[in-house]
Amino acid sequence: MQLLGFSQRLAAGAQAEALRGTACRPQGRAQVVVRPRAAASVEAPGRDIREDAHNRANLPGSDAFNSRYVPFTSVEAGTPRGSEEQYSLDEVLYRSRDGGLLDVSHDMEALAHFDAAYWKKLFDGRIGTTSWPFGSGVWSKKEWVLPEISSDDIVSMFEGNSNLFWAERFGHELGMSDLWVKQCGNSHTGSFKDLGMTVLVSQVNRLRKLKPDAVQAVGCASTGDTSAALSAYCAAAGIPSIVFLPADKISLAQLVQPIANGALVLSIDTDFDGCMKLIQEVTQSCPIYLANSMNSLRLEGQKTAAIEILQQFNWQVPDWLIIPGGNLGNIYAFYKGFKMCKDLGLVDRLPRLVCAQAQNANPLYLAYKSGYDSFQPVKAQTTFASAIQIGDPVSINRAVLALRETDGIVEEASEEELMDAAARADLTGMFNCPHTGVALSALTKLRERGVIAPSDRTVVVSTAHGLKFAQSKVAYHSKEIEGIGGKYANPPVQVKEELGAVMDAIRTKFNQL
Ligand SMILES: Cc1ncc(COP(=O)(O)O)c(C=O)c1O
Ligand SMILES: N[C@@H](CCOP(=O)(O)O)C(=O)O
Repeated sequence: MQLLGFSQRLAAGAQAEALRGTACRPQGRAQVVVRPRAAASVEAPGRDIREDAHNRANLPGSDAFNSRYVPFTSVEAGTPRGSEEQYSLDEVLYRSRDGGLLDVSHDMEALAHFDAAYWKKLFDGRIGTTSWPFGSGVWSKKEWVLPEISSDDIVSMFEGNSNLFWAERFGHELGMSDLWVKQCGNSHTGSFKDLGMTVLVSQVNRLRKLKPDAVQAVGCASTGDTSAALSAYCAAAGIPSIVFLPADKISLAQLVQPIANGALVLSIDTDFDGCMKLIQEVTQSCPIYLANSMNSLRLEGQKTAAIEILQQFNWQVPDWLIIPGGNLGNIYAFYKGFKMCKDLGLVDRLPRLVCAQAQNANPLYLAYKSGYDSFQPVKAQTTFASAIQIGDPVSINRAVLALRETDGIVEEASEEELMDAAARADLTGMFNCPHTGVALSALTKLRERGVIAPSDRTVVVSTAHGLKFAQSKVAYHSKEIEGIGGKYANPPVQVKEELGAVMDAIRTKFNQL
């Protein structure tokens, strides 16, 4: 085995994996998990998928890549691996010596031993399989995410692989031919947070085995989606979770998620920024692991959505990507995913990124307008886009880097604009959350101003499922919201149990009948 060269070891491992992936897949039924059998062998089809992964872990090539924490300032300087300050991912820490954020840095040299064709084939070949853990959209890119974790420690719900919706009718209304919506909300807990949480909770699972006293529970501050994902993944792994929620500022559907999953739910009389400060203090003073995107592990999972989009376009780069921003981790995660693909030669350019903020919580927009000269946190006001009601985003520097490097733009949307944009697009078959409404409103403005051209390939990132925000949609369609006309409202018509009344209602709507 020692005689094999680096490349050969990797290729041997990947080839063996590919063979087993084929054997494991039940004929004609995608996404069906193979049930455990008593005895597992490497060759036998139909064995337990975890055991299969365990066997594979001992094959050549499984130890070739590594990643570590570096200060984010070294990423800004373009020298992440040159930094003398580096930490193992098995350490519990969230900030560098200078108090700045950390970043997960990969051994790009080792990854570059394999050409673009190799990576494309490997990633594409794993889509939709039941091979543990590669059936997950996140773990199908394991070598680029968390290469050193054992597959045994991974906590996954086969997240990711979300659909890319061709917004044909909505695009047509905006005079566009190539508009797409990446449906990250079509996920286990109904938001993109699952992508990051599978990585973070998997690493916690590993840490708890390595250092039993280091992590007693995992905690986060949340506007409702991070808490839902954290509590679900922790419940799946049997790890205690604690969530800090701003009282009365999240939707009912979001609130019930951590309750159902058995988390300790603290409803705190403050806003998200207040919760974020508290959770940082708590996680510094006791063995509770921080699960917000300040923890750079989360972004390693979230970045796979960018790679997935490229796969979905057969490795062609869209011209624009529009994303709603709050704590601002996700825009950096997207940038990082695209950048890794470019650096490793899978694509030749980056898309232009647009960050869309609610006008009522727009600190990044204000900084953008000042040429990023200065950043001032704001007191976030109430917005229907409640998950991005954040005035002091933790990842401000990460977002600015992502936007600068991609010739990016920041837009904002008023409450009426975001609700109208969501409702208008819903009329073409979507079911948008208000945050996606913010991004759709930004798209509409940039299209109207001619910044986005008719044939530009544009992807709007839908970050949560609309069903999590049904209350605000009901209010919109009932025309109950003060100051919002409800231009696209479609309220139900009350009708008596009488054929004549029913026919009248139908004729009123379709007068040609
Ligand atoms: C539904 C939804 N959309 C968008 C965002 C913004 O993501 P980020 O905080 O990474 O900017 C969040 C969370 O903040 C969210 O929950
Ligand atoms: N929208 C988020 C806010 C916290 O963001 P995070 O990505 O830093 O955890 C939420 O749902 O809580």
